Amino acid sequence: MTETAPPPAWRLLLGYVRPHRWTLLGGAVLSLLTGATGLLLPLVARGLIDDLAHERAVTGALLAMSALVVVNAVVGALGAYVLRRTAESVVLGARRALSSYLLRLRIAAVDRSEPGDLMARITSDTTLLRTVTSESLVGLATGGLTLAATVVMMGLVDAVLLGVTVAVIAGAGVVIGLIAPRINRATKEAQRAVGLMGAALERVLGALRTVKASGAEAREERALHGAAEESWRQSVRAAKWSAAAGNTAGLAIQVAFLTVLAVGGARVATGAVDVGTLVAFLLYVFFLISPLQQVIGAVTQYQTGAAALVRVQEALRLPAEPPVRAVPLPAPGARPAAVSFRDVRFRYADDLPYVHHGVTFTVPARGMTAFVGPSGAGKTTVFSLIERFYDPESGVIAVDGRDVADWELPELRAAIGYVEQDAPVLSGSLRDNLLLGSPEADADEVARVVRTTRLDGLVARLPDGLETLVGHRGTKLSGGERQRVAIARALLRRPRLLLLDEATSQLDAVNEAALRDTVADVARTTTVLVVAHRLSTVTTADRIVVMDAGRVRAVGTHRELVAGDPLYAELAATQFLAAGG
Ligand SMILES: Nc1ncnc2c1ncn2[C@@H]1O[C@H](COP(=O)(O)OP(=O)(O)OP(=O)(O)O)[C@@H](O)[C@H]1O
Repeated sequence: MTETAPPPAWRLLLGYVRPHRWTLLGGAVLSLLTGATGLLLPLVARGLIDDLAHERAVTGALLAMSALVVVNAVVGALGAYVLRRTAESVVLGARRALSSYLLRLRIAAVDRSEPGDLMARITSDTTLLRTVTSESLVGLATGGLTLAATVVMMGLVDAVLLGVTVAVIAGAGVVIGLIAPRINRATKEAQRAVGLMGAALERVLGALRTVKASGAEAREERALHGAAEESWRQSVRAAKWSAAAGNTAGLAIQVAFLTVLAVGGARVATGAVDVGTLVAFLLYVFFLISPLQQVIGAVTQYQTGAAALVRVQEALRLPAEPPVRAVPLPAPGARPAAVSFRDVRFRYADDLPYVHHGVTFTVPARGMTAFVGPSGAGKTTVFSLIERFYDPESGVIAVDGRDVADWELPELRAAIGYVEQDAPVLSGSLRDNLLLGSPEADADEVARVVRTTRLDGLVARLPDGLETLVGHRGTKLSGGERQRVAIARALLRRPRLLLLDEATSQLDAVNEAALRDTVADVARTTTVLVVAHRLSTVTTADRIVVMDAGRVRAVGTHRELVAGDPLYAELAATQFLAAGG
C-alpha cells in the first residue's frame, strides 16, 4: 500500500461542506442580516425619541420598530435553523460516507481494527463536525468580515492608533497560534479514548455471559472506567486551553484599550489628534470585542472538528474493496463451479507466519469434497481465500478455471454460499436472517429450504413463526438452530459452490443425519466443500483433502486414506470418532 500524506483537515472539511455551500452561505447571510437588523434598532429608537421630543407622530417609528423586532426574531430563528440543518447535513454526509466505506473494508483491515473504535468514529467523531460547520466556518466568515470592516473604519479614523491596535491583536494571534495545536491534540486524545471505550464496551457486550461466568466484571469495569476517565481528562485539558483562548480575546481588547488610551492621550497632548478622534477610536476598539471573540471561538472550535476529521479520515484510509454493484444470484439449475488451488502461499499479515506453504488441489464441478486436518492446519483459510476475503501472496486460486483475482467480487461471491464455523446469526427476525443473502427468494423456496434444514419444527413452535426476533447475534436460538439457519441462508442463494465450515460442536443425531442427507443432496447439483469435523461427513464425501501445517498431504477417499495416510488414519480413529461421528 502506498502511503501518501493525508490532506490537511481544512481541505477535508471543505470536502464535506462543499455540497452544502449555498445553504451554508444562506445561513451566514441570514445571521449577518439578524445582526444588521439588531444594529438598526437603536437608530430607530433614537428617531422615536426624537419624534417624541418634537411632538411628532410616532406611529411610523413604532411600526418600524415592531417590524424590525419581528424581522430580527424571524430572520434570527430562520438563520439558526438553516445553519443547524446544514451542519446536520454535513454530519449525515460524513456518516453515510463512513458507513458505506466500513461495509467495504477488507477483512484484513477489520482484523487489525477494533469494531468499537470504528463505531465511535461513525457516531461520536462525526458529531463533532456539527459545531465546526455551524459555528466555526460561519463564525470565521461573519466575525472575520466584521473584524475587517471595523479595522478599515479604524484606519480611516487614525492610522497610528490602528497600528497600535493591530500590534496588540497580532500578539493575541500568536498566543492563539500556540494554544490551538494543544486543543487539537487534547481533543484527538479525548476522541481516541472514546474509541477505546467503544472497543472495551464491544468486547464486554459481545461476551457478557463469558465475562459474568468468569467473574471478570470488576476488571472489565476498571477498563471501561479507565477509558471514560481518560476521555474526561483530555476533554478537560481541551476545555482549559479553549477557556484560555476565549479569555485571550478579552485580554487583548483590554490591552488594546489601555495602549490606545496611552498612545492616543500622548497624541492628543501633542495635538496630532483631537479628543473626538480618540473617543471614536476607543469606541471602535470596543466594537472589536464581539467579532474577535467570534473568530477566536471559530479557531478553537475548528481544532476540535479537525481532530475528529482526522479520525474519520483515518478510517476512510483503511484498505477497502471496490464499491459493489448488485448482481443477480445464479439462476436455478446453474452449472456447479470447479475450484483449484495452485501452489498458494499465504499469511494473514507480513509479520505473521505463513499459514499456507504452497497449497495445491483441484476440485471438479459437482460433488462433495471434505477438508480434514489438525486444528490450525489452514482449512478455514482455504474458504477465506476462495471468497477473496484475503489475497494470497503467490500462487493461483481459480473458480471455473478463472483466477479469483480476475472475477468481479460481487459476481464471485454471488456464485458462493458460505456457512461459517460459528454460524453467525444477525439480530432481527428469522426471516431477515434467512433472506440476508437472497432477498428475492419467494415463500415456496423459503418453505422448502426451511423443511430441508429441519427448521420447520422450530418455525411452527415459535409464536411469531418466521417473524420471531432472534436477538443480538441470535442468542434466542440454540447453537444447533443457529447452524441450521446459517445453512438455510446459504442454500437459499442457490449457490454454484457451497462452502460449509462444519461446526465442531455437535448437532443432535437426528438433525445431523437430516442435514447430512440435505448436503449430500445439494452435492448432486452443486460443488460442496466441507471443512469436516465428523466421520459421517467424510464417509459420504467424494474426495477428502488432508491438510497439515499449511500443506496438502494427501487426497483420496476415506477408504484409500485410512489405508494410505497415517495422519488421516489417526484422525479418523480419534478426532472424528471422539466428535461423535
Ligand atoms: N484472521 C486471522 N489473522 C491472523 N491469523 C489467523 C487468522 N485466522 C486464522 N489465523 C491463523 O491461521 C492458522 C490457520 O487457521 P485456520 O482457521 O485456517 O485453521 P483450521 O485448519 O480451519 O483450524 P480449525 O480446524 O481449528 O478450525 C491458525 O494458526 C490461526 O491461528
